Amino acid sequence: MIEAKGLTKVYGGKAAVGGVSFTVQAGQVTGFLGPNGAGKSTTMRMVMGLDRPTSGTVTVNGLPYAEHKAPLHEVGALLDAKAVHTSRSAYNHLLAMAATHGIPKSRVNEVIEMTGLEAVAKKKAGGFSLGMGQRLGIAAALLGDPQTLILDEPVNGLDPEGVLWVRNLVRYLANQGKTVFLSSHLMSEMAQTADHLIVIGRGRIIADAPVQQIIAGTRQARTLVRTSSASQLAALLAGDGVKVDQSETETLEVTGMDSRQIAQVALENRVLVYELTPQHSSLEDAYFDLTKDEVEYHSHLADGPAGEYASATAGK
Ligand SMILES: Nc1ncnc2c1ncn2[C@@H]1O[C@H](COP(=O)(O)OP(=O)(O)OP(=O)(O)O)[C@@H](O)[C@H]1O
Repeated sequence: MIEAKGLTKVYGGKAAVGGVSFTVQAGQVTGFLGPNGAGKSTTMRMVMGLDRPTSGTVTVNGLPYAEHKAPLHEVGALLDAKAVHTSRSAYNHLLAMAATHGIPKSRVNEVIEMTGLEAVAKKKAGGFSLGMGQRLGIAAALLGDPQTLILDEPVNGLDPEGVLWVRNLVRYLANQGKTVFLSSHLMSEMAQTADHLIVIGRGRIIADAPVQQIIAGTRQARTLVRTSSASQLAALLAGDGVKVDQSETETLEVTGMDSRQIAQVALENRVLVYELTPQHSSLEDAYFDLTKDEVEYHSHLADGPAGEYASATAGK
């Protein structure tokens, strides 16, 4: 479990992380989502004791990172895949790490197998592709069989098979009761991988809830209605809290009323409806809604959600 209380990091008078409090629970995958510069990496670095908080506290499994006697067994992290690039072979890199932490050689072979690095384990890690580097970084994070795993953008640079592998791995670890905290700018990926989301914007937590709740809660449910009497039905439905848009001659988009209520009004007024389709908002929609005021680097090239998305994820 990771617990942050009032965690703050100020750089040059500006709060990169501004007093965030959250708990990352064991036994589930928690996604950490936010636009560029939102404070994800800074938060993760503070969890790992690599950045000292300006104020506030953060503990992993009950203690600050630095106070753990065997930290590799408590928490493993992939913070910067490039940091593991080395002139040593992947195998020797992991072996050296294991030796300095009292971890048996057999565990090195285990993590190499878990991360699919068998074929390249004896090659120099410095020559690895980004994807292979990510796998090696994850292997290093898993070395101490830690209770808590922190992965900063773990699918960055991975091919689709690699993305699926990360998804299955974190699911497997969470099912074993481990705490898994991973950041990603890929909202669609998070929707499929995470159980719970913490969304951060400009150093502040803007959502902390199960994925499904975030998707359901941010946008009001919309229903697509096809009817032979669109104008008549629109007039009947419109009212307090109900918005009706007529996109085509026989098509309405209704917000603020669910399908059953719409069907009821149509029935009572003998209006023929031949399609009623609830429109589910995606995590991406939810993310645009949540972060639209929190994006630090706005693009002025495009308006609307697509433009915000482009600026929110630029440079990833
Ligand atoms: N060492 C540093 N010195 C000064 N400012 C920093 C430093 N590290 C981060 N920042 C600033 O803190 C803010 C948060 O950065 P951080 O890297 O934590 O965000 P992030 O959410 O991980 O973004 P990204 O996805 O772009 O990596 C940014 O405004 C960044 O410029």
